[in-house]
Amino acid sequence: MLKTKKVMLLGSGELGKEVILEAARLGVETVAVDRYAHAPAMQVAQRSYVIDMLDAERLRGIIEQEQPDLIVPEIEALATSELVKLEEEGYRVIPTARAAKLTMDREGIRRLASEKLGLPTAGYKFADTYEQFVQAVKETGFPCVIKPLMSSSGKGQSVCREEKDIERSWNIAMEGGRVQNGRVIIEEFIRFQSEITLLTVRSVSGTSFCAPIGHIQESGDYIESWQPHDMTEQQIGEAKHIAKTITDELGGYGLFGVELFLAEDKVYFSEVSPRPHDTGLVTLVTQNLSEFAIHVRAVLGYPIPEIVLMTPGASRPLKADRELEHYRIGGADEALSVPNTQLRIFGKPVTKFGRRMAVALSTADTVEEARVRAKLALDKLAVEEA
Ligand SMILES: Nc1ncnc2c1ncn2[C@@H]1O[C@H](COP(=O)(O)OP(=O)(O)OP(=O)(O)O)[C@@H](O)[C@H]1O
Ligand SMILES: NCC(=O)N[C@@H]1O[C@H](COP(=O)([O-])[O-])[C@@H](O)[C@H]1O
Ligand SMILES: [Mg+2]
Repeated sequence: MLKTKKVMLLGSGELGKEVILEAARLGVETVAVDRYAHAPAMQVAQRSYVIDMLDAERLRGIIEQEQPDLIVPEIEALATSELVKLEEEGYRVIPTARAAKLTMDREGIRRLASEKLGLPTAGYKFADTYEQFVQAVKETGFPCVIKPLMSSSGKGQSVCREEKDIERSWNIAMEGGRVQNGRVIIEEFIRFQSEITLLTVRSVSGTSFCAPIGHIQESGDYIESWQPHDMTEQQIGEAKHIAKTITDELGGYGLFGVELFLAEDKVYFSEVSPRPHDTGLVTLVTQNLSEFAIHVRAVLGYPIPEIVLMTPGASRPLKADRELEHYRIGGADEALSVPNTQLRIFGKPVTKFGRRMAVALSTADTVEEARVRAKLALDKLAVEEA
């Protein structure tokens, strides 16, 4: 029988599904965990568990039962204080339990980046009550961006453009946060020219970077990404400096998605995921090693001598426009007739409004052409009632 490492993935969405597939390719034993049954990564893992991952006792329970060699967070909403304790007891958390804890809430990572490391960020304030919130919005000025402290993919996020939006923004944040503790961040609105994800990896081979990924977001969630993104030497230098500084501080082995805003005068740090990034799905078709393969290699302690961008590429996620218990993804045959195009259909058990269900991935000789192809493919796809 093969003696191998056991990886436990905490969060089992579309990103985790690719992580599990890469781990399986290297003969690793895989266990997937999430808050709901039949999650994408569970469909390809060897075993799975459905638990409330914010419940410290339940989380510890399955970790002690399974004794994984590596605990790999896939979402931010976890009982991260318990992960810190488990790490002290000898478990390995990727990249580190502190990184998982700091990036779980926007306050931890923002204060670290801005106040400790001196990285350029949008101005920000925090509020716990509606009164504090109104005051903070007025001090920040319009427009400003409101987000719950713990949320992702734009959930609970809104742009507050004028006085009459204030109450609406507060209500959106209260409904969209993963934990209802009421605290929100109020951010200065940055008028950036473009935004990128700089995938950064820390491994036994040191720190390396993927080619920058440009993306467009709508309501805080990504609707298109492409690689490479055109940047000046100066911007690349600033971006790498920010990415190296924040990932060195977080430490450990693994891939990080460093989100940056490119404005006329400078590059701003926005946030960082200590794990593969949704906009990085494009690397499934562009690089010699996808962001998922890189993450798995790094966390297993294997070398990553070279990351090569093989071709320009683009990605377009398919989002559901309504809630369905029984659905199918229509149009795959037509989408796949677009040249150099692939699909990933995630297999989520049900749809919800705005939920990402699949992604179209295209390559071409130029980024422009790849973006056209991915759009063509996406336009053929539809979430249909089954
Ligand atoms: N201060 C800001 N100024 C201008 N735009 C912003 C600002 N903050 C966020 N945005 C826009 O909203 C998007 C989502 O914000 P952010 O990354 O903080 O949310 P998120 O919910 O953590 O998303 P994800 O989990 O997908 O990374 C950003 O990529 C950017 O397009
Ligand atoms: N921006 C973070 C991100 O893209 N995370 C990805 O979305 C899943 C949750 O999707 P769901 O809300 O549809 O269950 C997560 O499990 C992860 O794969
Ligand atoms: Mg983000």
